[in-house]
Amino acid sequence: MQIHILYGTETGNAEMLAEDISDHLSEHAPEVTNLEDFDPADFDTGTFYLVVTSTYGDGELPASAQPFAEKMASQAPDLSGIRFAVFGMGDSEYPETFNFGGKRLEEMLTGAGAELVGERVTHDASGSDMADDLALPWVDALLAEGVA
Ligand SMILES: Cc1cc2nc3c(=O)[nH]c(=O)nc-3n(C[C@H](O)[C@H](O)[C@H](O)COP(=O)(O)O)c2cc1C
Repeated sequence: MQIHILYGTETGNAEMLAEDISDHLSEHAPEVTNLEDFDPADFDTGTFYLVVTSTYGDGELPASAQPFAEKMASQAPDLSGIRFAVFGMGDSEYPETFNFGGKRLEEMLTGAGAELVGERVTHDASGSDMADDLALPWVDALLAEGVA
């Protein structure tokens, strides 16, 4: 099964992490796409999706994920059969909206019928873990479960 990493970013952290995950999974030759360049019509049931996104504004999606959210709203696709996992990036300095970006994407995709695999991970920019230190074991665990 193909792996496709979709990222949403404002200042590049999620993009860097997506690239690091891609390098880590090089044996699987994953595709990496900025959400602003991804159309919901391109979701494919033969692919497992790793969604990496930050949070901006007042708990909003980052700029590069917003065109995708608009397409999801206008197209209302049926995503049954699509499986995905979410790695959210945020900062506990924003306690009211901590990691809402990942939460919003999770709800958007499950609301369209896609299946979330595992629990959404919430990285905290003010915490002690580097994003890679959480994300690489996360993808290893997903692969060990046989997602792809
Ligand atoms: C102006 C601004 C607003 C932010 N708002 C939130 C927020 O509401 N909730 C949250 O959890 N993190 C928030 N963050 C933290 C970012 O999500 C975090 O720094 C992330 O690593 C940025 O990743 P990116 O460079 O891929 O966009 C905010 C950061 C900035 C600079």
